[in-house]
Amino acid sequence: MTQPLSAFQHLPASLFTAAAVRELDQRALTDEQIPAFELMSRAGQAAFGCLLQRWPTAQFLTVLAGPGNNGGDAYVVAALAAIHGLDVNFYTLGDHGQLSEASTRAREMALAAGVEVKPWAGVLERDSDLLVDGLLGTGLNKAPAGELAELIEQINSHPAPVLALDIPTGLHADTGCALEPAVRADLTVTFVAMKQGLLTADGPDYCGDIAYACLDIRPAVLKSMAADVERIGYQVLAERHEGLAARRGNVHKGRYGHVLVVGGDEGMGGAAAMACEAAARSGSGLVSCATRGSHAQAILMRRPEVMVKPVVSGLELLPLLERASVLAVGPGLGQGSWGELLLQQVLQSDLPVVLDADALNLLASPGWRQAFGERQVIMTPHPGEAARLLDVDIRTVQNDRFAAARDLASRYSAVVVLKGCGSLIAHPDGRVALCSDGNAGMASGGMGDVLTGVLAALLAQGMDAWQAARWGVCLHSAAADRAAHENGLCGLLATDLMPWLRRLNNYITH
Ligand SMILES: NC(=O)C1=CN([C@@H]2O[C@H](COP(=O)(O)OP(=O)(O)OC[C@H]3O[C@@H](n4cnc5c(N)ncnc54)[C@H](O)[C@@H]3O)[C@@H](O)[C@H]2O)[C@@H](O)CC1
Ligand SMILES: [K+]
Repeated sequence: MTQPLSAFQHLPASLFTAAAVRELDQRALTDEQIPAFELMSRAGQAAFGCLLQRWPTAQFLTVLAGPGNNGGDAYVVAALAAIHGLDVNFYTLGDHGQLSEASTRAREMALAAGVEVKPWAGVLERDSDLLVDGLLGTGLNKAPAGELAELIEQINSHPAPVLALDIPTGLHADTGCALEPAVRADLTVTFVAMKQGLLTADGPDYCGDIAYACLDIRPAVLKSMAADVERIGYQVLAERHEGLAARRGNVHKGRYGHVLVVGGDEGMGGAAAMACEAAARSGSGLVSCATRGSHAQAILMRRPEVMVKPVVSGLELLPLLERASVLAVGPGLGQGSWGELLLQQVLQSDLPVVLDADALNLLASPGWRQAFGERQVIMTPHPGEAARLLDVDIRTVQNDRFAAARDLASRYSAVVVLKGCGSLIAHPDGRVALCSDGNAGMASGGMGDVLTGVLAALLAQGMDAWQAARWGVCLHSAAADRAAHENGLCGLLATDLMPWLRRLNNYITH
């Protein structure tokens, strides 16, 4: 299956931490006078509505309820299912003698509807059509263990699809990390506000499809809290951007900037070539490439529009730096002395720059770390590069991608694009955007080089680093989604994005 363009575009743009969602719940309670049980009932109704829509023929439901309010939602779903004439197996896990007042009322509602409430006895029947996960929600505070872990394993190996209430059990709402074992859902119906962890790291894999239910809380209440993270996607491209130089009639190529790509050590010429082509296809007026002489010919054959200059030293880079308006440094740069000399020269310039790949690896070495201050800089690490830049292991980065991206942006005083599922764009002032587009086909060589070229071209056309990173990540993801939509995820090549970069940058979407 290919992922359609903008799979998550219908979701709200504001993403929140679990603590912020709790605060919103509280405001709904106090400002809107919506009692907790009323909210819980609305949550259960919304989830049951999605259930009927997605699985209209399901007859045998197994509903699993934990001891918190997520379990309360499960009681409501079970009650509605029973009233609707479905067969419901209802199992509880944990201590249901200490339920909240709202969950107690939900339990009474289920009992009144004829649901037989039983503690889970260790075996999940195989004949269910659908499993409903109301075990844990945003209250998750440690990795599931013991019988909860056992139950999750059984859910995941069960043939029936899974509907998760609010968030799959075991998925951390703030980080998107699956604290294994975690429930792998087919559909997650999330309540009140979007949790930031649903859309990055493990989030999309564990949530499956996501439906959002605001529970009729007034928009004013939802807007009364600043979002922790802004979700962005393909629609960003529809904002004809004030930062992007208008394409008027009476213009010349100099108006749209001059990107100089620096990279392509021996054996890695393709990386520089792809960054160049992406920059040209994303609208840079001129593109030059400082690279090894051995593949100058090949780059010219592929894209004669690129001005290719073989360089062997940093000094040879100087005249090129004088002519360029933006630098894209790192694709195929290598970490040898050639790459080091070029990067040293680049770091002395004050031109806007995109730093990627080996430029980041070199920058992570002792003695190279620096903060960029006022210079317009975009760093585009994948988690491995981010880990080196932060001097931690990859797991630490992936365990909290939001923290890693913010930390990098503040340490290096640069806009940071932390790549990976749900790419994050962090500003040194603490703002973070999450791109919810893109697909797993992008996990292939050269995608990062293309992104570097895209970002450099946008800087060259007048955007600042933050604007270029937001727009560029969305353009790149949208191009990859479009390319994957045609022929599938597997085998998607970085160069497949090129025609789509051009089309989508011109907002031609079909
Ligand atoms: N507060 C509200 O007004 C609303 C809350 N709603 C639901 O309430 C949920 C949040 O409820 P809660 O804060 O009660 O949290 P949970 O229902 O997620 O559960 C918290 C309970 O589980 C325990 N727990 C956490 N991690 C555990 C682990 N790994 N193993 C075993 N036990 C663990 C905690 O100690 C606590 O007792 C939301 O996710 C949502 O489903 C919805 O009903 C909508 C309205
Ligand atoms: K859940």
